[in-house]
Amino acid sequence: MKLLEVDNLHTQFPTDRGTVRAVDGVDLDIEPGEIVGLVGESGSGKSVLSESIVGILEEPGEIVEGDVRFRSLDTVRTLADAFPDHVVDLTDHPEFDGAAAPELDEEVLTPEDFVFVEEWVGDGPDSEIAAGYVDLTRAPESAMATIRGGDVAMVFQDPMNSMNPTISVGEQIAETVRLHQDVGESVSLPAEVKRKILGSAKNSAAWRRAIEMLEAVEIPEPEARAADYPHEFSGGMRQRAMIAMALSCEPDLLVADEPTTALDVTIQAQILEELEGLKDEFDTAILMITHDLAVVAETCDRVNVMYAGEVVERADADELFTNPQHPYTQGLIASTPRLDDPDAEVEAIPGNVPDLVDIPYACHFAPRCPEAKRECFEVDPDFRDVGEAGVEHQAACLRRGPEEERL
Ligand SMILES: Nc1ncnc2c1ncn2[C@@H]1O[C@H](COP(=O)(O)OP(=O)(O)OP(=O)(O)O)[C@@H](O)[C@H]1O
Ligand code: NI
Repeated sequence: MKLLEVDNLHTQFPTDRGTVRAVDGVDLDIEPGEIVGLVGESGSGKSVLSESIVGILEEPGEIVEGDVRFRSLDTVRTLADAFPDHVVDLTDHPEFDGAAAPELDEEVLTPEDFVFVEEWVGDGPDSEIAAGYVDLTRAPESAMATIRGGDVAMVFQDPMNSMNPTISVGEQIAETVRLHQDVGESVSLPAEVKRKILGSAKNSAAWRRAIEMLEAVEIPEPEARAADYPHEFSGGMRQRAMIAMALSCEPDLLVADEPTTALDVTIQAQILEELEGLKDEFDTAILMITHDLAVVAETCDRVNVMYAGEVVERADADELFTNPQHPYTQGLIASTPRLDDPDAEVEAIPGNVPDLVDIPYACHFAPRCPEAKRECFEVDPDFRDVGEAGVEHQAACLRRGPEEERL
């Protein structure tokens, strides 16, 4: 069962210049506990895709089509309790085919519905949801706020922007824990009351959890450092603290957008290693967004290559690097300096990522592609199997795939 299914997602920004199609029909899956890479040049739409998933799109960005199904049972149960009027019981609708909920009858599905139940356990008043999903594209901000920092957490390039400079690092982590988890203290009280009572009580369970988490990301002397403010941490330590905060609620999914880009190579490697360790410990799936192929090669189980608003290739990481198929992926790999062979020739992909307003040709990469033919500008490339038999590997290129289909 997938943890996250991004299905035909379209995100656009209406601007004076026209509509920016930053995410233009993306499909992407993540299984529980796996690290999935999203890689591509600057401006290809990686951040907009991740912001669409977690519901933090900047104005005037808008998801105009598609679904994002999040199958965290915990989230489904919590939100079904909190928003009983927005639940659709799909088990009442045998016509439901397991994927396309919006194709349901409008009498069944209102625009406000966003929790979908697919299976129950038990009968009558004792029944409980056994399977289902929350559609993150349909969930209101009040629900997204519950999900973010709880079952879905985020880490960004610059933690300074997402940490409060006036609150100690430990207190910020404790705060996250209190907001999203019952830590056994006055559990029945509303969050703001709880916070007042607990304040920065240094012996509270949330505070102890914060210290544990700082220890988990290998901050030395975590007990002392927890009282420090973000500016008292080095860049690498801040990023670790950010990861500690993100993982403090043991999320099912961590969205990490260029989590190590601002750091020097040694620290970068340490933090990536730590993320992998924490992933195993908490069984958290990670969407790893980066323009750095070395990061992907180092950490990811599977990879999606994104170009100009579209995913153009996906495969297991090993397969992608040993047998890249899409001319864009091949160009990307050829343009990356090799750590194991620094003298090897590096060749930049000619040209630039196009402006994502009204791209007038079918394959977005065609104008930069050494193999493009006239048809590439005219015919939308479909996803084709491009690996050996039995290997999961697809690319969207007319000039690839089974011989009889290849241009
Ligand atoms: N607020 C906005 N208004 C208009 N266009 C935007 C806005 N935010 C992003 N875009 C456009 O969306 C496209 C994708 O940007 P995005 O930041 O997702 O790229 P990226 O792949 O994350 O690049 P980088 O590697 O530099 O982070 C770009 O063309 C960008 O100009
Ligand atoms: Ni980005």
